[in-house]
Amino acid sequence: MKLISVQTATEQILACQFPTQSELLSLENAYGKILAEDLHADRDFPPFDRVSMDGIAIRYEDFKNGNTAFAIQEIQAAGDPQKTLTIPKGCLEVMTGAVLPLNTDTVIRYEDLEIINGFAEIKAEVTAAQNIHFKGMDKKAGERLIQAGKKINASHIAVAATLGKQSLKVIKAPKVALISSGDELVTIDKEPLPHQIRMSNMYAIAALLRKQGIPSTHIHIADNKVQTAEAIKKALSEYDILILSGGISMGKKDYIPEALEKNKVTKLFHKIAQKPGKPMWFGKTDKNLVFALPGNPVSTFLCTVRYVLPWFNQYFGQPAFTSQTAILTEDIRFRPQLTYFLQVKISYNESKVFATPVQHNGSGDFLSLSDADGFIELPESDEVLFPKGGSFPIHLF
Ligand SMILES: Nc1nc2c(c(=O)[nH]1)N[C@H]1C(S)=C(S)[C@@H](COP(=O)(O)OP(=O)(O)OC[C@H]3O[C@@H](n4cnc5c(N)ncnc54)[C@H](O)[C@@H]3O)O[C@H]1N2
Ligand code: MOO
Ligand SMILES: [Mg+2]
Repeated sequence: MKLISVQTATEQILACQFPTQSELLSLENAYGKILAEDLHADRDFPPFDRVSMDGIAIRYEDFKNGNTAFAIQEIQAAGDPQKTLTIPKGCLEVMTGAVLPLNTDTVIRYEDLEIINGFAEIKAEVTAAQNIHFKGMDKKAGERLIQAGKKINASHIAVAATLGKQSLKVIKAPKVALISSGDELVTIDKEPLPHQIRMSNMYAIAALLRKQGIPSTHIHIADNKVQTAEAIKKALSEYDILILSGGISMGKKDYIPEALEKNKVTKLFHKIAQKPGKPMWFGKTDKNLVFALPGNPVSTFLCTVRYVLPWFNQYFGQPAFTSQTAILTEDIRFRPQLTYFLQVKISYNESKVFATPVQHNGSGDFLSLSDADGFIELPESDEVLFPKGGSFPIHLF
């Protein structure tokens, strides 16, 4: 059977559009999500002429006319309603964050004056209108402050807070089921028997998804044909996206592809010209997408990074891939006609990114993955040698 290329597999996955939904989340929970509404200024920013230094506020005209000692009328503190300067050649002591008093137009810092017997004596040069953050100077009421589609970071949270938004409309993640299969797998709270291992793939996928703010639920299926078909039927009805790991190759108990097709999941492809992860299966129904990833832990991991996360990026309105590349630090020889996902460690030198291959024992050796920062993508070609110094796309974990 002809394997499809990494490029074609990517195109087929990204062509599967999914209607986006939104939800309201409290401000605290909106961090890291994608904003689904524009945020507008509810008032001018700043909302009043704001004193920006602790000191005194005067009428500049008085200073220009030669007055250097200003009688202190009272204090205008931050949080006080606006006061009015009434005494001639007088001033108010003003604090950072206070409203500029009426009849004043210039603020002089305490460092530039001396207070003697109720008079502020000015000791420095003064420029008209200094040390005032004028009303509406940053943004006018009604102006758009943040556009829908932004990934909400800490500074966006601060803006939302100042607008009085206690909740934000964000793009809602689809419901995701992570489905493991295999009678050799035990839960991580168990002591495995000699022929068993603890399940780890779902933890890896869940963590990769969590980085994008996507929650997921774990379901385990035993290696049983009937139970596999039933569990998949249930998952298809309860979840939008199914991410399966294992049971898709040629083993006598690899029941997943058959169970998917029995449940009317249309296969878009099975097997990609890549290493690792060759047996990957992908399909859809009217309302589901199904990523069935090869069970070998490195394959599951790299296929999640290379195919599943880009689909979610696109769903959230973000670029599917970054355009990052890295420079190989060693010659790599590789059998042609397959794209090779090579685990690497990253280093930086003079603003260049270098990728050094991480030694490993194939796609069952996921312990070596913890030494890697990502993988580079050596394209399918007739070449056997990828020489040191070549630049390749990199996918960081
Ligand atoms: N005759 C052939 N055999 C295999 C081929 C092939 O082309 N012809 N492909 C190999 C490749 S490549 C891969 S990758 C695997 C894919 O196998 P499956 O998707 O069927 O996965 P399983 O058989 O269920 O498991 C494979 C391996 O991974 C371990 N595993 C599975 N799930 C988990 C989990 N949740 N946590 C930790 N480890 C897991 C499982 O124990 C197996 O060791 O097939 C090759 N064989
Ligand atoms: O795809 Mo398999 O991952 O080469 O072991
Ligand atoms: Mg198998």
